[in-house]
Amino acid sequence: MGFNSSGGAINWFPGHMAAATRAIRDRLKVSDLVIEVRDSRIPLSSVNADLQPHLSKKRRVIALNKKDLANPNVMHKWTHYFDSRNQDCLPINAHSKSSVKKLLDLVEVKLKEVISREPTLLVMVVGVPNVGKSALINSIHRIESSCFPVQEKIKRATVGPLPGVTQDIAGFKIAHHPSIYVLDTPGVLVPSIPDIETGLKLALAGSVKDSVVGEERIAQYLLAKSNVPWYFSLSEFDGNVENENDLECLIEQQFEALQKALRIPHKALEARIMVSKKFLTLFRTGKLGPFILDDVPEVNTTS
Ligand SMILES: Nc1nc2c(ncn2[C@@H]2O[C@H](COP(=O)(O)OP(=O)(O)OP(=O)(O)O)[C@@H](O)[C@H]2O)c(=O)[nH]1
Repeated sequence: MGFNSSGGAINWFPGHMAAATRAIRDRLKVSDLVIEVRDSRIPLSSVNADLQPHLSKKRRVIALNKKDLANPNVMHKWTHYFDSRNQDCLPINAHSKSSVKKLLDLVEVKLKEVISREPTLLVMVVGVPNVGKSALINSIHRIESSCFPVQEKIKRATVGPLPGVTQDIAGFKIAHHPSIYVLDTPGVLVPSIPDIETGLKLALAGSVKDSVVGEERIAQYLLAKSNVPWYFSLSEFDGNVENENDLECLIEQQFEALQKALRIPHKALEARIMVSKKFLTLFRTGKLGPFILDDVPEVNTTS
């Protein structure tokens, strides 16, 4: 990418995440299976690298959530990539019953050997903030409670559009005989995000709080990352998009075009922030089309 991604390291690791990371590591030891939820738009950038050594030792299913926002033509390359690494992975939409059912079928297959001998099973759902863990748990709960009515009062996981909604580990009983508990966990990032671009992707997908990075910086990244600008035709631009200064100039022109398209008055105080916020909302709700921001690593077919 020719975009100058300077502007300082991006890190968001509040106290509750440090405590939650320790608690997640402890509970992982006693869990029978882990559903690692990632964002389909950033299948690698939404990995918590510090948890990987613990997750790779467990029965694990990788749920690539928000597939409705990801480019389906690229998605199949990602499933091929995970297959090639012998990792069970399924693109899902946590709000879709049929999609979550497929995930549950896969979980059942993976639990087959323990399901008949253990009276109680523990499934943990982990992932970085805002990937849809709570939404997934609520869908699992709805599906399972219709098959195995649970007597206790149903409690719901709290779902919200901002990251960091879940701050405590909470258990939800989803089945009897054997008793299956699903644990919702707070979204946790690593204390130090390895590089700026990963931080910007996490921010764009909503896993890092906007205020940590600044909406304008995230919007600039989105404009730079998209090869085909939406509002400003490349044919009207006589610079070289590979050149950092030219690209910044193009981004500037696109901001102005966006401001016009979004009908934000030129003189409005903080017009840039308003343009950025609206632009990010359009992206995050899929109105700019489906995206996958991570590149699929080369699959080495000879090894
Ligand atoms: N488009 C789309 N949105 C989803 C999907 N799953 C969850 N969401 C939305 O993503 C946002 C975050 O969902 P949550 O379930 O609160 O995410 P979380 O991982 O529990 O978040 P933390 O509490 O920050 O860890 C909410 O606005 C959900 O409605 C999905 O498959 N597709």
